[in-house]
Order: sequence, then structure tokens, then C-alpha cells
Amino acid sequence: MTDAITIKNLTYSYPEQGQLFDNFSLSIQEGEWLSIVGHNGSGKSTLAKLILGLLDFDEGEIRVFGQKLQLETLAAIRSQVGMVFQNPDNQFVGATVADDVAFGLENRQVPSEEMPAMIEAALKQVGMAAYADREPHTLSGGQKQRVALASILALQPKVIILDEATAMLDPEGKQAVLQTLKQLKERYQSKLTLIMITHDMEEAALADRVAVIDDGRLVENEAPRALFLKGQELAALGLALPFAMALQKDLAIDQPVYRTKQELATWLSKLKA
Ligand SMILES: Nc1ncnc2c1ncn2[C@@H]1O[C@H](COP(=O)(O)OP(=O)(O)OP(=O)(O)O)[C@@H](O)[C@H]1O
Repeated sequence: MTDAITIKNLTYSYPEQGQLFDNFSLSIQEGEWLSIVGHNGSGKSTLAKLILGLLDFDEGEIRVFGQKLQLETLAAIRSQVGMVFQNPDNQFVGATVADDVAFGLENRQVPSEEMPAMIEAALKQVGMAAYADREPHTLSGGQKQRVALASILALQPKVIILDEATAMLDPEGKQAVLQTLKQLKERYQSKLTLIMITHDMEEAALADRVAVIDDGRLVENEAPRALFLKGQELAALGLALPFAMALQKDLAIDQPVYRTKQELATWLSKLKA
């Protein structure tokens, strides 16, 4: 398996702050869906910024598809990695949804005659094609985040980093974004790597692997179910179990297997039938 991202022996401190990352290493495989969780201030957003070259690390190295992150490779690496931020209102530059998706394409100097089809395809992938002419401020939070995703998808990234991208959304908006991500993963399979920074363990449960960061240290790094079986250790890190796992624990099921409400509901409905 190829690494999409390799972080090796990374050291970083903000100016005039204590050391945040000290000899930090983490690899993310091509096609993997990785969740990064951890309490407030543990270093998750900083890590995303380091991967994008928005901050300069002190020591160590970051590679994206084998290419070492440095000044000369910054543009090439940024063309492979897209990022969706927390606040849906801070991510729009266009007067309409279509203009917004076009903006990134213009920056890439895509010929204008090729753009309409690319914009439509990107919006279709997030279920927003019907909203192309809408002004972004008339959209719901979830719709805005799906457009933000479309703007990135239009640029055909290999990696998408979502930094608390559903944190400001209502439950419906959150579900719409998560559903969209699941569909994208199904569609692109190993061609799309997702890194999802989140506080929400329901979201973390959707990933292939969960990395837990605590004060700049990688303290857990495994598949969600294996992680959730470590109830006490998770609680000590200030992390709660997702609903389905907590319920199976309350029911004294020894080896809970259902990570998400949906998996649990499917199992229960089979029992009923
Ligand atoms: N620009 C900055 N200058 C100085 N210190 C910073 C800066 N940004 C973040 N920090 C500090 O670095 C640490 C890690 O912050 P970071 O935002 O990466 O954490 P996080 O895990 O993403 O937190 P949250 O879950 O609250 O978003 C915190 O102690 C924070 O105060």
C-alpha cells in the first residue's frame, strides 16, 4: 500500500509557546479514511496546517505521495490536497454556487469552455447541481459545506482534509455531509483519501482508522471498533463512546460489533423479522 501522507519525527512549536509536536509520526495510506480526534487544543488543526504547508515545522519531514513537503513542492502538493474548514460562511468567494466552484478552476487556468461541465459534475457529486445559480448566503449550513466540498472536488484532489467540517451544522446538515462523504468514498475508493478531524465519535466511527492525539502525542491509532472497546482509556482521554457502542455496553454485550446507529438498527431489524 502506498502512503498518501507520511509524517516522520515532526517537531513543531508556535512562536513563544511550548513545544506542541515532539517527534510526532503518523502515516495515512492511499484510499484510507482516517479520523483524527482529541480534546480541544491537542494539535489536530495545527497538524492539518502543517500538512498543507501553511505552517513551517522545525524538524522532521512530511511527504505527500512520496514527495517531500518543502517550498519547491508546495504548489504541487497543495494541488493534491484539498481542505474543508469548520465555518461554512467563511469559504465562499463567488456570487453564486457555480461561480464559487469556478473560482478554483480559474486559479488553475482551466479553459473557460471546459468549466461548465466540470462545475456541473462537481456539484452533482454532492447533490447540489440544482443550486448552481443560487447565492451562497441563501443556502443552509449543510448545503454550504457540500458546495465547499464540490469546489474542492472540481480540482480532483487525491486527499481531502475536513477540519471539524460538520461542527457548526444542525443534525440534518451533518447527516447530508456525512452521506455525501460516504458516497464519495464509494465512488472513488482507493483514489480518494479522507482525513477527518472531529470531536464527534459518531463521525469517527465511520472511518477506517482513528488516530487520537493528546497534547501533540499520538496516543491511539487503530480501527474504530478496536478503539471503542477500550472504554476506560477513551474516557481518560475525555472521549465518549459513540451511541451504538455505548448502548451495546449498557446491554452488557461482551464484544460489541456495531460501530454506528445504522449498523445497530440493521441488526435489530433483522432480529425483529
Ligand atoms: N496561531 C497560534 N499561535 C499560538 N498558539 C497556537 C496557535 N494556534 C493554536 N495554538 C495553540 O496550539 C495548541 C493546539 O491547537 P490546535 O488548534 O491545533 O488544537 P485542536 O486540537 O485543533 O483544538 P480544537 O479541537 O479546539 O480545534 C493549543 O494549545 C493552541 O492554543
